[in-house]
Amino acid sequence: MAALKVTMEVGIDGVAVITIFNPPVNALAIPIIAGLKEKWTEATMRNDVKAIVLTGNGGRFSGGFDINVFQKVHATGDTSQMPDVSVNLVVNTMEDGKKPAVAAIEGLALGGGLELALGCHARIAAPRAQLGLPELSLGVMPGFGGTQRLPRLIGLSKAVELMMTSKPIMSEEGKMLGLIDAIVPSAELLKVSRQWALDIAERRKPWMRSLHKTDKIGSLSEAHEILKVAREQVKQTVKNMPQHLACIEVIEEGIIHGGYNGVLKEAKVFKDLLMSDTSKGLVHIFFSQRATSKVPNVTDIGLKPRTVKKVAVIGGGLMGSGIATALALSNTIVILKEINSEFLQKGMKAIEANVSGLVARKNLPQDKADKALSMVKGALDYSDFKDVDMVIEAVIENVPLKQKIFSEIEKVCPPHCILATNTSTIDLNIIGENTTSKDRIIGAHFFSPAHIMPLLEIVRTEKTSAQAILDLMAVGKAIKKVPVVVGNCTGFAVNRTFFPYSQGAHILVNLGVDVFRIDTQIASFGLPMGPFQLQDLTGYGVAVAVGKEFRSAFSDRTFKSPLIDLLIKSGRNGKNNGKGYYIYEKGSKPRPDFTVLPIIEESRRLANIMPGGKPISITDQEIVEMILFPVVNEACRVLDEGIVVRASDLDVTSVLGMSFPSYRGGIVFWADTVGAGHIYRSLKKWSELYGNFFKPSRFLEERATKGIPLSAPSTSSVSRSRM
Ligand SMILES: C[C@H](O)CC(=O)SCCNC(=O)CCNC(=O)[C@H](O)C(C)(C)COP(=O)(O)OP(=O)(O)OC[C@H]1O[C@@H](n2cnc3c(N)ncnc32)[C@H](O)[C@@H]1OP(=O)(O)O
Repeated sequence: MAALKVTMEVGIDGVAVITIFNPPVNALAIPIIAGLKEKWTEATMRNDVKAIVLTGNGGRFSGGFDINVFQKVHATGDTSQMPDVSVNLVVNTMEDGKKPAVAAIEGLALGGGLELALGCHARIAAPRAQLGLPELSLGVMPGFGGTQRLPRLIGLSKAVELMMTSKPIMSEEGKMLGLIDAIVPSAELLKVSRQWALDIAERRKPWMRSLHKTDKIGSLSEAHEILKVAREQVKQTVKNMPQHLACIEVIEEGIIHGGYNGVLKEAKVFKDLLMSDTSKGLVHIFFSQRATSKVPNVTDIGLKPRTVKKVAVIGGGLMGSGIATALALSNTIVILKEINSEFLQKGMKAIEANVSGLVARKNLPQDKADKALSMVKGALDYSDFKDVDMVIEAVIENVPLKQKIFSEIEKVCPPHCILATNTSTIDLNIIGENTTSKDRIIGAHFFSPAHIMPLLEIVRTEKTSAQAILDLMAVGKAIKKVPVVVGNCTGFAVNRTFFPYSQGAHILVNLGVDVFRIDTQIASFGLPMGPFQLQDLTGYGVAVAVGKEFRSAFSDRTFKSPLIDLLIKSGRNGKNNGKGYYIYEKGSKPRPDFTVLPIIEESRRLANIMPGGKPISITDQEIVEMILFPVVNEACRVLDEGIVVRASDLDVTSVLGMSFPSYRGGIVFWADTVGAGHIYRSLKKWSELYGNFFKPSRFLEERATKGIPLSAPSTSSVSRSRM
């Protein structure tokens, strides 16, 4: 806390340099805002100050308003904790103040940080500084005047794009757009900014107030057209979230009634958005994601991650080639091993296709793509394994095959080498049964497509060493994944929690509910697609293999739907062969294939679970609940068994691994908003009607009866922890 301060130094040149100190990102905490106001007022009044430079300590200008305050507002419901920054500080004190001010930006200026810079009269940046207004990703919108000043500086169209996507740009692009006045090397940043501020004071450079600018906005009719297109895009791409349309409306207010009125409306709408469930969910996910990097007895015992330079990936199929791509993109030397040259060639081609896909979508420059491909070498034996730092096995889910591979690699790899498996379900103790290196065995569970999906589920056994876990966490971060450390069990944290998802959907279908209605309801809840479309996408083979694992591990609560076998028998295999629940045609959205209905009828006949042989009658909300409450129930068991460090880890994994809507805060956070009591009572009722699959877990029952949130830490899970 001692480090949190705002300082002011006045040089003999008459420039006051005001510096924000709040490591690590100079977040604008309440005392920082108060400090800025105080120092600015002092600089304005002092006769020896001609101009002001605003900067951030430690190479970062500012990461924006302190998001911890949002959490306090969410917890208390009291929005008066939000200070009046946009009018009191940015308009009255800074922009309309008597002394010109220049922002000297290094590292990053995001959210409220960039908005302070927009309130200055010029902006000088170091190379490759990140500039952005990511507030929509927290369920709010820019609240220190950004909705008004950014369009006036860079034009409406680009400003809307930056706000709607929450994506930052580099200072070089900012310079081209007119957001940045000059780019200078870091070492010269303060010197140039001081001189620039003096030049404004002495009228050698324009004293520009961005809120008063109009030249970049264009005519009213052009502005209306741009905002109309933006609204249409939002309606098509953004589901169930209010902040995008609200932000466009606030921008429009400023276009029609002037920037100052826009600022006033922004302040009001900002507070409304801050109180929305969307903001609560997204802010929760922001902090939960950061919490995953703190793992007790791993990250807090003074260990340092070792360098992992060379990694061998065994298996060049969909997962192996994706993992190899992710590693190569981050400059790791990769050995891709296959059993014959045909498979190896396929794997290498898949890596090439992954990389060129990124280039085609403009996510990767060609020179980086070439560099990545040069990092990968194919192999048909273990001769290149003698100096690898890590092996990631990614072959099919076959226990004897995996066991054989692990006993082989234990012999050929150096003693420090980490032995990882990408299995999505199989218990690690079974895979490593025939080895003596149990401390080096770890799960590196990637999600498909592995070079794109952000989650890395790291699975530890009781024997895995803290060093191996830390090393894999560091590799995960280096390849831009979010690593979450979990305990060992069938399906681990993510697939285990979500196995009831497709099971619940199959029970509903066999109870007589329409497949397409189920998919529609789940998609309108906020998942990217429903369970049947997802099954089409992953292929029915996966459903069969995974179903077998879960049935043997959790026989008391699994349902074997006859439907998948019937579909396979009738020659369907989902999107793979173009025949599934949906019809897939290039260039158009999947369309329901009604010829699947007789097969579903046959499944219902065989399953014979409809009460009285008649389809059940059910509301749309009950469809969502009968699919998601069993998922919550399994999450409760995962919590009870201590498979995750904290409940919010399941929120992060559900969002990043299963695409559960982030604005609902993740599976456990969402369950707490629904209430453990309602979930428990519903499951109890359905278990009496439809069987054990719905039976509430001990943990859920206890929480519901005692009125304790599911996310509250549990004393019993500490004692049972597998972490
Ligand atoms: C009114 C205004 O318009 C409203 C706003 O300004 S809302 C805030 C807008 N700003 C943002 O959304 C930026 C959020 N932050 C980030 O994206 C990233 O943290 C970053 C790009 C700044 C830095 O990333 P990186 O270097 O990977 O560090 P990261 O681990 O994320 O953050 C470091 C620490 O700073 C904290 N932090 C980052 N930004 C913060 C913020 N704006 N407020 C409070 N804490 C913040 C993180 O919680 C983390 O804390 P921890 O070490 O205790 O877990």
